[in-house]
Amino acid sequence: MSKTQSLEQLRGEIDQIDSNLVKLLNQRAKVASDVGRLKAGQDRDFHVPSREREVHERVARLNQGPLPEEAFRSIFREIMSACLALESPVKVAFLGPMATFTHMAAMQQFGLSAQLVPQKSIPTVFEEVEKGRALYGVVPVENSTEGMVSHTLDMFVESDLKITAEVLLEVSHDLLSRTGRMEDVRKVYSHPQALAQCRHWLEENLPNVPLVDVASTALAAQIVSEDLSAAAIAGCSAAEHYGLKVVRSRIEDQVNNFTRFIVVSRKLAEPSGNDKTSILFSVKDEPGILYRMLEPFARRGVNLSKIESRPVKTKAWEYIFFLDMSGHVSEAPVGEAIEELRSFCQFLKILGSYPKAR
Ligand SMILES: O=C(O)C(=O)C[C@]1(C(=O)O)C=C[C@@H](O)C=C1
Repeated sequence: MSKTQSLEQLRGEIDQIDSNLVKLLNQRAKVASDVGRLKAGQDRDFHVPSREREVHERVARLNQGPLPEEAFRSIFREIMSACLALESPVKVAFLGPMATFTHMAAMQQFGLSAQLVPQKSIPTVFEEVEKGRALYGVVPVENSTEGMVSHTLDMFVESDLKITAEVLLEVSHDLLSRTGRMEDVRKVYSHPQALAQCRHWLEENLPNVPLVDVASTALAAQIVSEDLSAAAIAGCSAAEHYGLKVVRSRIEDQVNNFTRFIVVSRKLAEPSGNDKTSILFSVKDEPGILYRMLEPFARRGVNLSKIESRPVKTKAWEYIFFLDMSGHVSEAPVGEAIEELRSFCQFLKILGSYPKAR
């Protein structure tokens, strides 16, 4: 930049670049529409995650800064989401209502041009995908401070849907209200987990204010949008959605609070080169079985990242296990270890192989 350039001149330069970007983006959109017509004629999937990955990787290689890779990732996620919407919008069911953390995870995964449809419960998210009314479903599966979401794990016992992606989201809570003033807060609404995660902050800053449990952080925001003397604990997107102001931001007691969401669909995802596989199984109740079920993985050097057990609902003291491991089921060590485990299981189901979250 030379010293003589004025603000007007620099803005003029930005305008010129933006004009080119608009032209180029519309050129890209036209080509994507052609791709869409071609695919319709050949009965192919419109949404192709492996191609999107290729585009992101190529862009990252081309990028020489100063913009960071993450900035290009979000920009190209939106570009491809908008291009795909011209071909055929992707319909995604998620655990609602609008502005929940699951909604944020769905937006992060599919971009703002996807058709995101809120559902009342985890089973209805699964049902929408099973019946083909949505291509994907997004549900929470695990929180770094509260543990597993057992409703989601239990769904896989009956459902044949596959996990095709995982999304990690940092969960941060804000205190929101109509007026944005601390002194107006006479009552605080939120989901019990969010209230628990902000307990110390609430004791210190709003000691005698009643706390009210509701079904979701987004519902709390909705209630508060009609009550001047109440506040909600919710994510920042709820403020925007329900027209609320931030009284205080990031009021959670523990920083680094992450929630893991999964994306389910009717198809297995293709290998991406850095995948994870999840399985579900039950074994006979006999001595040494816990050792034997893990041994095929250890022998082949397959890295197990998680093991969870859940009681079998119909039989007291019997358990099913959920296992996460590194690698794709189509890779020999993973596939072979799973088949060896299958030989002494009562049942075993592959829940999916999917790219590890970034
Ligand atoms: O290459 C394709 O198959 C496209 O449909 C184009 C495009 C893109 O915008 O680059 C859009 C959606 C797909 O999920 C992948 C890529």
